[in-house]
Amino acid sequence: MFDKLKKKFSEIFSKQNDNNSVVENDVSSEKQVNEENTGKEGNQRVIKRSEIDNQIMEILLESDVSLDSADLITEKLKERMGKLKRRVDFYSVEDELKNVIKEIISENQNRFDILNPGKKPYIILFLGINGTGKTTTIAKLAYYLKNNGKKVVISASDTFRAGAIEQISILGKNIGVEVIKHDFKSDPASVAFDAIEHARARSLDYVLIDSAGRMQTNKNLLDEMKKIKRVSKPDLTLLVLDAMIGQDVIEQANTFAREINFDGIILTKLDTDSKGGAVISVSTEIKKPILFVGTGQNMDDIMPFDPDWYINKIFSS
Ligand SMILES: Nc1nc2c(ncn2[C@@H]2O[C@H](COP(=O)(O)OP(=O)(O)OP(=O)(O)O)[C@@H](O)[C@H]2O)c(=O)[nH]1
Repeated sequence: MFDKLKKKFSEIFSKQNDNNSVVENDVSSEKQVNEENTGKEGNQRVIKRSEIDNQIMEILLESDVSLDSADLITEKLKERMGKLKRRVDFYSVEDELKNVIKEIISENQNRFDILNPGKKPYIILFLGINGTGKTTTIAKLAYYLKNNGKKVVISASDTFRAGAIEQISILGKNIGVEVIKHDFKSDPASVAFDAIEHARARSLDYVLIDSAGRMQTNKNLLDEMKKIKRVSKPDLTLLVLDAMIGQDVIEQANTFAREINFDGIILTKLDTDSKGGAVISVSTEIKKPILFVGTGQNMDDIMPFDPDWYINKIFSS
């Protein structure tokens, strides 16, 4: 997970830290510290700050961080570094970079606790184009809620794709969560309505509503989603995005946002995301909280998104 980003950051920081190099603002070229009579022992290498900035920018762009996000990171880093001494070690640059990335990925996170939403049944609608892992994610989240002592029902409202009802039914059976379903091609909003009634009658805690999401440009399906939303009046609408598609998640999310409002994001398949930048691009460009991340194909491969966890994954020290 995020191996490439981690490796590249480590190439800048670990190596230089081992070499005992220092970073200096406003030097025009590399030179020896002892030439400047700093009193330090040995031949420390002095490296220009701008050189490091360029390397960081390059790494971010190669790692699927969008240009705007990469600009934001380097600008904020400049600001922070400007407040430090003129000459600092690499650990300081690494620390400031960690702080900057943490700050920007935390900016849209909120303190919402999905386990204590304050309403029953709490209705969550899931959106996302096919293949992002939406159906699997719904089952994973149902499993997560169930393991936390919550009573859950799933609405099989993807009635468009042949096999979707069966897929969610099998997953529901495997995790011991009931799935409310109608026939293939039936009205998805009416399935959601029934699932909500079912939850109310049994005093269940959550209704998780699947939806058909073939293409974000398919008008019929968008109208269908809007209808599910109108009828089910969800307390939370989550867009499921696949981290593997890198920066394209931004366009996908923006296209959805233009049609249908959503409150937060679940980013799936982080385990297959070697580049690692999707988290940063999503956080800075979509401006919605990332509530959960998917980290594998098993039912327990889901976790609430934690910025510190991400920072620890992309930096080796
Ligand atoms: N590696 C990995 N695979 C995942 C993750 N989440 C989902 N998948 C896989 O992604 C594939 C697609 O998942 P689905 O849940 O069928 O996707 P969907 O978005 O519901 O797609 P449709 O049902 O076709 O609309 C499946 O093989 C899942 O096992 C994840 O976090 N990591």
